[in-house]
Amino acid sequence: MASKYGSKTRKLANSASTSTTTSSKKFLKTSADCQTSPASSSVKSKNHHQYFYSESPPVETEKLKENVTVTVRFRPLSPKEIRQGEEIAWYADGETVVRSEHNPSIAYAYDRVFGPTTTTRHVYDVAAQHVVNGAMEGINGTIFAYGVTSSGKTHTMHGDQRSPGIIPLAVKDAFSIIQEVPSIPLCKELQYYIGCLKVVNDLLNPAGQNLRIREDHQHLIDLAGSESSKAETTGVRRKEGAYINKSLLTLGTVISKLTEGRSTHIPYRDSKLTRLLQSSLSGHGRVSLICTVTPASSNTEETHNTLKFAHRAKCIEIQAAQNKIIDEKSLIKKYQSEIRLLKEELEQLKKGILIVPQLKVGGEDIVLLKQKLEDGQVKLQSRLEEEEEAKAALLSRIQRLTKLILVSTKSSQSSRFSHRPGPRRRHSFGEEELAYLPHKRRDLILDDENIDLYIAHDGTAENPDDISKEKKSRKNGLLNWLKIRKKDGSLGAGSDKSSVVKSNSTPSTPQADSVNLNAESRLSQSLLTERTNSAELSPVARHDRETPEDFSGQGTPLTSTKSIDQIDLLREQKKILSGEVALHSSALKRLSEEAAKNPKEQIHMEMRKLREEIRAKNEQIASLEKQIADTVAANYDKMDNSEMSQVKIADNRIIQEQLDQKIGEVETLQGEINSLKQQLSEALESRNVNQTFSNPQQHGRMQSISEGVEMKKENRSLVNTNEKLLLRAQTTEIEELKQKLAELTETKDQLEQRNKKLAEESSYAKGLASAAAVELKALSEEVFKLMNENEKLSTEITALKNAPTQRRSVVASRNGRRESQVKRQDQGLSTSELKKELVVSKERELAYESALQERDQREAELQRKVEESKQREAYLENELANMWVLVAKLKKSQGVESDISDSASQRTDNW
Ligand SMILES: Nc1ncnc2c1ncn2[C@@H]1O[C@H](COP(=O)(O)OP(=O)(O)OP(=O)(O)O)[C@@H](O)[C@H]1O
Repeated sequence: MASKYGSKTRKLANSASTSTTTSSKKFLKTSADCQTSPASSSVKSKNHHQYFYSESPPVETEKLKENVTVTVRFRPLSPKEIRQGEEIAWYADGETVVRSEHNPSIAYAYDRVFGPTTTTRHVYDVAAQHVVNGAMEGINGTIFAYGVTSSGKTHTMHGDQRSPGIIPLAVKDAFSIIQEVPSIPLCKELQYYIGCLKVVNDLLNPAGQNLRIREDHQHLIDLAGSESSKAETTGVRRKEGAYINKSLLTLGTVISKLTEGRSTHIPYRDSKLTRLLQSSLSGHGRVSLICTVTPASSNTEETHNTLKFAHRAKCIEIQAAQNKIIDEKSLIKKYQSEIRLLKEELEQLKKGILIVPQLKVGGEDIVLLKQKLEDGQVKLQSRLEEEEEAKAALLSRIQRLTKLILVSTKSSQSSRFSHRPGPRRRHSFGEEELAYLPHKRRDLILDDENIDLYIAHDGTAENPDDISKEKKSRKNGLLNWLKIRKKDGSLGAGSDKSSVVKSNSTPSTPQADSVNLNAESRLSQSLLTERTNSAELSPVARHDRETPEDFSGQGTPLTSTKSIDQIDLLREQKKILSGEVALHSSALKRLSEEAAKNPKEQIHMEMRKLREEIRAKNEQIASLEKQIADTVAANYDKMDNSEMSQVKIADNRIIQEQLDQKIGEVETLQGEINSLKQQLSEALESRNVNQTFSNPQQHGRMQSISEGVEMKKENRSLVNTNEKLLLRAQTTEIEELKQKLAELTETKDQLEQRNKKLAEESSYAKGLASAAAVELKALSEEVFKLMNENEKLSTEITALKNAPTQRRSVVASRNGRRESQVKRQDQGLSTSELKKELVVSKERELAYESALQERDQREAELQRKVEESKQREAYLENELANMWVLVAKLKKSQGVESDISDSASQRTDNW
């Protein structure tokens, strides 16, 4: 069957020490031939067979390496092929070469070529036994058969009772080795899979259908058969063939890349087959490839492809290594000792002394020790520096943020503090705003604030009392500052009046601390409020209204500093908003995945809400961008050249960053779009999409996809991140749809098959029922005849039974006559005449008795026949009843009641 691949693998491990192969000798030299052309290899093989069977011992380094064992097995021409006049196109030329009949210059050499008369046992001995033996020594092994359909894969791997295949032979061998050496602790596992239509099934476990392939070094396996694309293959078979050929194409690519030796990327993941074979082809186990071929001329091309494939595979180098058993206990021990060692090392590092265990303190050892110590110190030092750098970076960022906020709010503060004599104070982050920072860093920042932020406006430091008072008010942090600002600038939303009052009257009250928001969200909320306020008034207008003192002086350094800070602040706000958009987008993606699985209205509502929020935030981002641009434009003429260049440099840096980020995103998106396109076209090809989408559930999904697409369009120009996430969600949807389609197709096929089977059973049952009816009729006729005969016989028997009475009466009358005769004798008849008469009558009597016995026997025989007929009749009736039960079942399952009742009535009529 075209759909079938055969496959087989085993995974065995033991705890023996590492060693390598025994069978590599004969392949070592062959691998040198790998890069030669087929024709040249043929010449070599023909003239120098020893080339392939070099007896010279391999050099030590080569001992570790071996090649995939590649053998070719010919099957004989089948009787049908002979009848069709097929000719031999390829033949085994000796033990290692396959040659073309039509073009003798084309030939390929392999480790071994088996002719059509070779037994599977022999194939096993040459091509498989070393893999099995290796497995018993702990070396992973894979044996796989490869060939076009009907080339003999199943015959080779499975075989039958008369000629068992490689699988039963391998299992038998493995178990006999285990029995012989029961003390060896072996972990054994045999896996046997079949790959069909991209689906991998476990042939040793009926429950293991449609297996998913997981990455695992202990690897899975598949076997493959290349499929012919001849015109007669249609429908599912053609598709199946296409899958197989795609897999084989990938396998071919993988193999040629492996043998090239230059490629860094091997495309194992391009097909299931290669993913399954990955660990075998690239791993450290033995691999034996048995290519099955047919000599028939009708398959010349396919056979040629198989031969080329096998020839390439011969060049793959593998490096077999033994596995070690690690049971749970030894694993725990191993980890425990590792942990102990690590702890010790840590202790030593803490002490600053690295003592190398088991090191005798000699001259050289002391140098080594010193060296290690120095290395350790350098490492520690560099780690410390890294830490310091990270701390400094964080600190400067926080300071900058603080500065930005402070400078940008000077206008409001100035109006608030203008009536107040004495030094002005900057606001800073409060404890709560810093709660999300690591403890130590928070301390550092606060200390820093103590030094930097409490500076009098005129440059003198504040007195300690003022500082302690101010510390209290600092607890309120940014949140209170914003509340105050709302009131002062009359810019806050009316809905927050209560907090405005609270904040204004008691800026450092505990109520403000008890606001149940986490510091981070408060921070962003504060900044957002600021952004909203900024959005309501242009920076220029705000500048006019809020900064009469500091910002009115055109061209003063403070003015330009404020402008730069203002822009930076806007950018920080934009960043925060972008982060939130990203968060929302990821939540949206999660929800859309959930909706795909479980399309609830609530989820859709949440999704809509999220989309709304994202849209709003994107609008805010756009407005911020506009503000930034406006601010920059409005302040350009206020700045001197150096300040302008500062701004430009900063702008350029940010633009460059954004550009880089966008390029990366665009590249990722491009890749995803390409893969999506491919998946979509595959899905459309393989299934009628309309049919599937008519399903309400799937329609819902498609709706969610289209909604997703809508949103993506809206946001694309603003945030590319959204697009990426939506594309991912869409990919997931499409994947799921494809899976669903595949399932539906499978179910449909199964149902069709079941229907067909039921129809066949139904017609068979009908046939059986009518045959039984005919037989029953014949039997009843026979029974009727027998009963008639029986009756006749009974009459005869009765008649016969009555006969002795007559005889006796006859005898009696004769006796009477005899008595009268005796009397007459007495009167003159002779004695001899009387004797004669007596003998004759005795003879007659005997004849009658024997006739009587015969009749008795015949009667008994007839009675036995009647019994038998009755039994047969009962049996047939029983059979008929079963038949009716079966017909009734079929009728129920198929709804062919009318047919069956018609035929039943016909039968009844016949009877
Ligand atoms: N070496 C052989 N000797 C005798 N008969 C063989 C040999 N190899 C294969 N055959 C016969 O050829 C036919 C096809 O073989 P088989 O079913 O093993 O092919 P296959 O490659 O497994 O095909 P498919 O891929 O369709 O499953 C079977 O009837 C099998 O008995």
